[in-house]
Amino acid sequence: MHITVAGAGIIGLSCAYRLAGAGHDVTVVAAAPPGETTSAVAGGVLYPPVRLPDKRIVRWTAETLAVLREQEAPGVRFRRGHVLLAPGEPAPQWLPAMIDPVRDGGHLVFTTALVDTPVYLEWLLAQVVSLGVRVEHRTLASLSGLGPVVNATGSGAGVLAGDGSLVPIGGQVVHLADPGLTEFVVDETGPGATYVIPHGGHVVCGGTEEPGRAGTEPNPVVTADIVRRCRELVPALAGAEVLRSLVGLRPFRPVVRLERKGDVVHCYGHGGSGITLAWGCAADVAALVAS
Ligand SMILES: Cc1cc2nc3c(=O)[nH]c(=O)nc-3n(C[C@H](O)[C@H](O)[C@H](O)COP(=O)(O)OP(=O)(O)OC[C@H]3O[C@@H](n4cnc5c(N)ncnc54)[C@H](O)[C@@H]3O)c2cc1C
Repeated sequence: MHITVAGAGIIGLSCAYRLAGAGHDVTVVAAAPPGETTSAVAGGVLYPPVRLPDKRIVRWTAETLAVLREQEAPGVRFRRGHVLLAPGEPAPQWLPAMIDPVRDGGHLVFTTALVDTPVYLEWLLAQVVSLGVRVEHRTLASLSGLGPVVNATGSGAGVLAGDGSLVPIGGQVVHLADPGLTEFVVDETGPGATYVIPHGGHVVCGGTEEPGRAGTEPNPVVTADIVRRCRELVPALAGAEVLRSLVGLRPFRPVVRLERKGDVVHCYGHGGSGITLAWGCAADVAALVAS
């Protein structure tokens, strides 16, 4: 069957890979190439929100971890790290899906994948192309007239699917030179998380949550605040050079939309967890296309 996959972020590319692997003739159509998507801005630590909006998330997360372990792809490293929880916060339902998880008072300690997303997306694009997938760069005004299509357009899906429940939530990160950190740290005790995700050459530091943000121009005041918070959290970053600041728009929805409506399989609304959920969702998309 010929299928169009709309979107070339982590969700579109993982769906294209699964569909091409299942023998379909796939064309990816995307306004922005993988390196210019929200997916390329992500911190890239693999775990879902501490409070789960949706039970499917545990299965999707476990599937993504299993796929990444098997792929041994460039840009993916498995590292131990800490998540600091607010006092009284119960252990999240997904904790057993992590590798060697321990709850130590207010800390969760576990091993998971850290994905340097620009590197991984470039590798994944090459894999997809080697499976015969064609990639076209253009903006779709509508999903109709394309035949079978997977809607993996992230923040663009609100307009294409007429879905007012999809809200972009802006997030800024700052890349610092990596002084040789071996662990990730995420402080979830406040209203917005502060995180330090080392990828070898650089550390992704964050973050912010800005509902309704449209532009992706970094704010220097926010950059300074992120650097301050992250140096407080991880003092080894004190002298680390600030390399760049980036902003992405998380495609937030109360729950992920993964369903088939006629010719369209919708797969969007992954919010701040698209890297974590991608391979689990791609498996469900492939099953829906086959059904
Ligand atoms: C600061 C920040 C930190 C994050 N950290 C993490 C993390 O640590 N772990 C994690 O799991 N997740 C994280 N995320 C969330 C993650 O980045 C997103 O959930 C994920 O990138 C969504 O992927 P996507 O493929 O749906 O969307 P995108 O990556 O935005 O890709 C959408 C694609 O659709 C295309 N498109 C849109 N509209 C159209 C149209 N009309 N026509 C054609 N093409 C179109 C775009 O051009 C693009 O190719 C973070 C996000 C941000 C912003």
